[in-house]
Amino acid sequence: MEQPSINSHIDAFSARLIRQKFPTKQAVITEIMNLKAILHLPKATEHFVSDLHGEFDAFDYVLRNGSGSIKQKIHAHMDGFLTPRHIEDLAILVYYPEDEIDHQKKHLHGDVLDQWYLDVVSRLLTLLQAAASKYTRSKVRKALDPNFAYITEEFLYNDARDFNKHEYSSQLLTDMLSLHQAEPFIIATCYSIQRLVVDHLHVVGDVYDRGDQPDKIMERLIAYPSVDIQWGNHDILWLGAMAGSKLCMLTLLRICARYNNLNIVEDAYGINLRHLVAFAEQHYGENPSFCPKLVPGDSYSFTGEKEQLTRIHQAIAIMQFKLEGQTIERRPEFKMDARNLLRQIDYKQQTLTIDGKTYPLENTCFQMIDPKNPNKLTPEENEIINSLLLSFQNSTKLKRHLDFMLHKGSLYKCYNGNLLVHGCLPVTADGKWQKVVFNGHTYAGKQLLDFCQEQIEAAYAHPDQTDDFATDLLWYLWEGEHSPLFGKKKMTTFERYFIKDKKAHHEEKNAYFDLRKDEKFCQNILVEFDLDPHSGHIINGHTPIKKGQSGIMAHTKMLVIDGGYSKAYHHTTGIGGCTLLYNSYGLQLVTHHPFTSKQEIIEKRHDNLSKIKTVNQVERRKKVADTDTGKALQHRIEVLRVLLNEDDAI
Ligand SMILES: O=P(O)(O)OC[C@H]1O[C@](O)(COP(=O)(O)O)[C@@H](O)[C@@H]1O
Ligand SMILES: [Mn+2]
Repeated sequence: MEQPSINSHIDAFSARLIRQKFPTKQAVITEIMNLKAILHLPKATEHFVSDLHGEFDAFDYVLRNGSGSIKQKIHAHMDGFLTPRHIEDLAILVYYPEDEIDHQKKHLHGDVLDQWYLDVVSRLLTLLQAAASKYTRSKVRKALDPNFAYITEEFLYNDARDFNKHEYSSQLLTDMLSLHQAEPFIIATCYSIQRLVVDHLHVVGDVYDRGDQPDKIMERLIAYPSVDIQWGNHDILWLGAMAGSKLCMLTLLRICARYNNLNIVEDAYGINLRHLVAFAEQHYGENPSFCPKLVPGDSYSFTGEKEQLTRIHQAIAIMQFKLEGQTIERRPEFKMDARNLLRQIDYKQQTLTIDGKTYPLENTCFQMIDPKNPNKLTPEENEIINSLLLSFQNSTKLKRHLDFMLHKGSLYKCYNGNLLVHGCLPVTADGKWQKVVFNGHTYAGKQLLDFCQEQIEAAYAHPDQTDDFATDLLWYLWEGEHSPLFGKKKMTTFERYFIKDKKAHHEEKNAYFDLRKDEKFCQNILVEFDLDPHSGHIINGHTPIKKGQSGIMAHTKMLVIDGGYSKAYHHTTGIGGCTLLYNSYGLQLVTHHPFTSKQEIIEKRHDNLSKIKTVNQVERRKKVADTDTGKALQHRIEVLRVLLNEDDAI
């Protein structure tokens, strides 16, 4: 039978590259054997987190404990050999090795300390072996600290009880102590365990806003070996600012002022706010509606900061509302005329008419608004906004963070049969895809998301264009009625500042959020994204899960994992959020207790972990062959086979 040419599978360039990598027939055969064997390894663990909202310490803790995966591994391999107290101790050591060593050194000395080092080295090696057993040696090596890779491999792949190796292994351990290598070895091994227990991280949106350390989260993500991000509405604000949207920039600044977080902008990203501060001091005064929201544990850093923030908060909010009006007028296709609020105010009566209903306004601060032309910025406001945008776009650190966010991120992701999306798929009340018309074209369902994705990339590629359609669309994604990231009819920011009547604050959710409890509805979505409706799941963030509620919906088709990390929302959720694990046995939803502090965990000797609930258990343990990586490997094997056959034909 005639063999297909290699060119029917791959282009000539790729064929040349493969030939260079595997120049001999034996090399090709070895690679085929290697890849085929990998297909039979168990599926690696995926970890899903969402709505981190700047809470670095809580997020860092969830990464370190792998949402309970480390503890599960310890139980699986050491139950019966360690007492519950020693299991707890070992877990805390793996999470926070440096701090736990310091803690132990306060109590243990001399020979007792040396014995502790030896005990934990042996336990950690058992754990490392268990974590590494799912992977090839070459992958394990990449997860080891290069300083200790050789010696770790000696321990991992030799049996110390082997008569011939016994003295060899004990000499290694003796030297580890005498050469003061026990501590760095323990620390390195703990991080290798963390890295091997979870293979890939999905961040289902909203890294930014409300909490005060999003920059540290971004650094952590950049350093993480394997990660993807599905943008949340808050991330879009930051991407939007870098892409040139003044309105996105003002909105995120307003949120920073509201949560006493302007230090992120000033200190973490080096953006100068002096002109804005001076302007706010000059034109705005005290106003109870604009006092910053402090979360428990937060405090002001100088006397008068509260008053200063209250003024800045108003100055930004008013500029934001003016630019919203301008954008709405520039973009009739957004169909947001009803949100052009500054034009709907009766400035004499101090009332606002929305959807035919008139409300009295309180705590107003409209002194910089010209009632005849309310959306017009004053020259000074204009100047402030332009120079702020320049500083945003010129912040090297912010650019590095947002470039990473853009390149590792997307509006949605199909991964191993599941659909990951932060917010929703906008639908009509009867569950049909919501049709949205932009530039004369109608988009709905997956096409709407694909269109928005293209526009985000286009806007980011042209940061100098500040009021083109693509850049304006980034703001629409923040609060437009048919934005897949927002999923509500309107955002009532203005009403919450100035109208007392709570009914005016209501934000009606898209029908999606009720319909997603229905299995058939979820299956339709999976089909829309070319995923298997029977085995696939949809994973959402965005809507906090309250205590007593379940994030598992539609007979497990829908999994909602809003991290709920945000301290500002703990009083409503009562929990520290949910995360998800997907290992070779199936999916597990993890509910976390609110994170307190590293110190408390170490002092109280309790990791304060979280309830793990099995979502589904697969009938047959999943292998690499069942994953997207497996499919890619299978394709590589086919290509190599063709190469081999061509060689035979020569
Ligand atoms: O509680 P805050 O900070 O005022 O924010 C409320 C606003 O945030 C939103 O909930 C959007 O943010 P989330 O994506 O975090 O839910 C809006 O719907 C709402 O208007
Ligand atoms: Mn969100």
